[in-house]
Amino acid sequence: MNWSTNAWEHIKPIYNSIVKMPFITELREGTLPVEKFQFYMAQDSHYLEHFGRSLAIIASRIQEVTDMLAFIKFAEGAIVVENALHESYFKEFNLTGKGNMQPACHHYVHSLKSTATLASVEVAVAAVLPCFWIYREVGTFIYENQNTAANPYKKWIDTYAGDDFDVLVKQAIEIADRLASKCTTAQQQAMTDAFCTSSHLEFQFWDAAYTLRTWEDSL
Ligand SMILES: Cc1ncc(CN)c(N)n1
Repeated sequence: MNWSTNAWEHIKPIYNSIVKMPFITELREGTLPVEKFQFYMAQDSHYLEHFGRSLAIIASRIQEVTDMLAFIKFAEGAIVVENALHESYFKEFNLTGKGNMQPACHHYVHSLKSTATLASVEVAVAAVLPCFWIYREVGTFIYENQNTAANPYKKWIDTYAGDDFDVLVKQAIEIADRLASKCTTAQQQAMTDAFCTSSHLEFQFWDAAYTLRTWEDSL
């Protein structure tokens, strides 16, 4: 079994919980309250900037030049393509600014940036993989289980269920598997641990948007 198949088996319970989250169910049905989507979009704008930075750090550290180019392209995709989606939603939902970064986003981006900087490069690649893979799976799950044609969140769904995103996801998985194939069992386990941590943080990110969780809530 290759590394990614095994890693996905590890996070299956997290993924199964994600697709049952109220945020995802209501996104699929088009009934998600706008204020929850606005919170998500604003936090995700912060997230994408730092996700892009993490990808650029990995690009500078990865050995193969072709992989470096792939990570540069991933970083550009996060900032240019995904953020454009956000900007169109910002206009549509009259969002004026992103506001402060809130706890779930803060936790996730700092986890990604410290892993990208301080962990081995294969662990760093594993840490960013859920950001690709879980989004493709969730996007595809929603796309295939839609019950309305007039969903205000259609652009989001189409982006992550689309062919362009799928190409990037396949490329990221292929790189992770190739790096893993040259690793010891202990190094592969460290990759799986990083993959699981980021998967948990994906869950937390959606949960925080649904509950509108801010720093002030814990005062
Ligand atoms: C939190 C999060 N994770 C992943 C993605 C998809 N790159 C995203 N837009 N936001």
